[in-house]
Amino acid sequence: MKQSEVNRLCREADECFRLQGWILPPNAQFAATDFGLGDYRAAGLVEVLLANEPEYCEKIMYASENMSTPAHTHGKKKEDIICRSGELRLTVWADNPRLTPSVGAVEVQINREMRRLLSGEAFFLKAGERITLTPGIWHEFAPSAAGTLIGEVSTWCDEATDNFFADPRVDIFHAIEPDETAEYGGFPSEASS
Ligand SMILES: O=C[C@@H](O)[C@@H](O)[C@H](O)CO
Repeated sequence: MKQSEVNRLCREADECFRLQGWILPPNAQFAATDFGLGDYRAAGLVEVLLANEPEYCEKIMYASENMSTPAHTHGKKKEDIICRSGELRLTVWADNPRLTPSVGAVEVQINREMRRLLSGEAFFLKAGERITLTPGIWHEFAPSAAGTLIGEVSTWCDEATDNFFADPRVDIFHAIEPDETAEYGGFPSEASS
């Protein structure tokens, strides 16, 4: 990902936070990634880590319409993914979608009610809605509307060892190509509290 793309995407995120009335703490640290796949409009994310303690973590994230966070799971992290504004398209799978066909169903809580979702079938969260993902549930998401902010409330987040992506090419810590002055940065190797 080029530094110019990091700067552009983080400025876009900052504008969305402003328009949606999401007030950030002083010195908020923006982190952008294209997941190392080279096309941030297809797969990309801006993350602002708000807290990361042994017991809990909170983030607010931005992606533009149809910009996806590719299919992945966590070994330890339990997380709520929350549509804070706009609309979010999600897909969940019981197993790695790259290795197994999308069969069967996944039991998840949506808005604190247990639901049975078909593996591989997209569904939508509207503003204010959330899904609770337990370790081992594979998931992918992307905004399906402009102005979408994505919240995350979870247990401790360790980006370096607890993200398992279906696509083995994914690298959220890819080096940023310095093509202009850095206004923002990439993903921290380990989210620190
Ligand atoms: O589901 C998405 C989350 O786990 C993110 O916090 C993670 O950083 C994706 O790379």
